[in-house]
Formats: sequence, C-alpha cells, structure tokens
Amino acid sequence: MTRQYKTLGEFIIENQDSFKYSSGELSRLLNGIRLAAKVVNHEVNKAGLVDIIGEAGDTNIQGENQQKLDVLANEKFIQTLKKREIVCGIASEEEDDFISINSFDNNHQNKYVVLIDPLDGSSNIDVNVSVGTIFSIYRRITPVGTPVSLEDFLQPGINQIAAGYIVYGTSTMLVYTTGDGVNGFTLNPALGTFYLSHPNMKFPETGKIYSVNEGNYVHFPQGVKDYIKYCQKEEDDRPYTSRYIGSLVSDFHRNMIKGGIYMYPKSSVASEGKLRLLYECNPMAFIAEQANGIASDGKGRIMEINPTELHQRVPFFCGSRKMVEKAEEFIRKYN
Ligand SMILES: O=P(O)(O)OC[C@H]1O[C@](O)(COP(=O)(O)O)[C@@H](O)[C@@H]1O
Ligand SMILES: [Mg+2]
Ligand SMILES: [Mg+2]
Repeated sequence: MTRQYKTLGEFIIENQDSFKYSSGELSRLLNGIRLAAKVVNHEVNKAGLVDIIGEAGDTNIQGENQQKLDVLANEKFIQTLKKREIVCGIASEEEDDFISINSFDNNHQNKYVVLIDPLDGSSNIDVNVSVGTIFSIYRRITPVGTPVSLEDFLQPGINQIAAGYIVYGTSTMLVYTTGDGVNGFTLNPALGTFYLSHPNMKFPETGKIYSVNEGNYVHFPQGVKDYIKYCQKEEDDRPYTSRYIGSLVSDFHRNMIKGGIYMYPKSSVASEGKLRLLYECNPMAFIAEQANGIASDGKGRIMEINPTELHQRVPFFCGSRKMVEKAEEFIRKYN
C-alpha cells in the first residue's frame, strides 16, 4: 500500500490555529504562493522548449541583466498575490521600488507585505541546473486603512511571520516555516499537488560540506580565507567536501539535509557581499534558525539587522550550527 502523504493544502488548514494571527488570511496567502509556484514550475520545466531562455534585455536596479525567466516568475508571483485580497504590498528583486496594492474596497484593509526573489540562481537557468524562488512575509506596521509604506518592508528578520522557498530541481519542493518548525512538500507533477514529504526538517549540528565560490578566494577577508583552509585541511573529520551549485536555494537545501555551510562573504570586489538582506538572507535565516541552524553576517545574527534599503546586501554565512560558529571564530580573529 502506498504511504498516504498529507497535502500542503491540508497541512496549511490544520496548522492555521497554531499561527499567532490565525484568521485564515495567512493560509490564503500561502495558498497563493502554492499556486504561483506551480505556474512557475511549469515554465521552468519547459525552459529549453519555449522562448524563455536568455536575457530579457533590461537590467534590474542592481545592474544585473534580467533573464526572461526572472521577469516571467516576477510577473506570475505578483499577479497571483495581487488577486488574493490580503497583500497590501510586494517588494521584489526585479522591481526597483515596492508595489503598493490596494484592497478592492479601496481603503487599504490588507495586512501583509511579501518580499520575493522570484527566480534565485538566475545564472543557472540556461544550463538546466536547479533554481528557486524565495519569499518572506511580514504583517504591516503602518495602520490598516492607510497606504503601505517603505517602513512596512524595512523590518528586521525577527519580525517575519513566515518565510520559505521553492526549489525547481530533480523534483520541485516547497519548504516553509511560520515560526513553528520547517516542513518540506514535494510536488507530484502528475497530480499537480504538493505532499508533505519532509516533515520537521533540521540542520545536522555539523556537517562535511562547504559551499562558497572559491573563484573569489583572493578577494576574501583573511578570516574567511583561513576558514576555507581549515575546511580543506587533513585533520579530524576534515577535509570537507566542496559543493557549490551557484543557486542559494539549492545549496542551502542540500546543506540542510546533509549538514554543511553556505558562505557568500564580503570581498575586496563586493564590499557587502552579493546577497540581498530582505528577500534572500532574512527568509533563509528564518528557515535555518527554525531548523536548528544559524545565519550570520560573520559577526552576528542576520535577523537582528535593521534594514535601511530595499535592495541592501549583506555578507552571509548560513547552515549547520557548529560550522557557522567555527567560521565566525576565524572571522572574529581579524576584527
Ligand atoms: O555566481 P556567484 O557570484 O557565485 O553568485 C551565485 C549566487 O548568486 C545568486 O544567484 C543570487 O541570486 P539571484 O540569481 O536571485 O540574483 C545566488 O542564488 C547564488 O548563490
Ligand atoms: Mg537570489
Ligand atoms: Mg533572483
């Protein structure tokens, strides 16, 4: 007899009462993300066959050449969330500024803001390597009934009420937390349904995988260089294995299952690193912490950083507790 898996829809309903503000709104929002994930998954899976490969011809506010799939995924998530009557604002990697969304009755009754990285790992789209989507959800802090404002988005990660990612890989999975542990759901493409395949996901306390773009080694701070040398040294349970897919979501997902550390440090060519605090680092940090992992900027907790800009970047060290603590130890030696 095949094992009965709970569906994502059932799980969302069953768990909505454990949610602090449970009024069904977050469930509707998560269901919106579930729907958009399936739409984007459909496009990603046929990327080689239709004209969504390659550059879209524009650059985003970060000066990156937007890929066609970046733009398409951005449109699909924004359209789907707009229609759900619970979102008052959306910020996205692919949008210069936040988008204010007014409720149908035009008096700003919606309570949630969503920050998204619609397509993570853009450099891997054309070469058939796994990519993802990342989302972060907050309750607005400005009063309901007034237009959403920038301060609703510039909240520290500790204020997140939910966060998650979708990985479009050998299978498509949606992994999320509402502050009550981390659960992973695998899409059965034949049925178009997500099933609870990975309940209560946890980072192993330590691991043997380090993920960093070693091509930037010469530009890294000495502490980071020393930690990488430590990972490569033949001693105790080392050397560790180097694994770097170049898609944050995929590297994070593997390390959460097997144990490992992902690093995107600052460097002499990227003074604050590359990853964006609001829609990459904060959501992954929330998931990591809910799964007994750690997320740091090398000095302290990512989720305690007070954001100042929508697209600000921060150095990022995330994964198994003992490995991130060791990396911080090496970095602190030079502070
Ligand atoms: O090619 P690099 O410099 O190693 O950067 C790879 C990193 O950049 C990212 O692609 C940034 O994300 P986007 O693709 O969403 O811009 C991460 O997913 C990945 O870990
Ligand atoms: Mg990204
Ligand atoms: Mg992206």
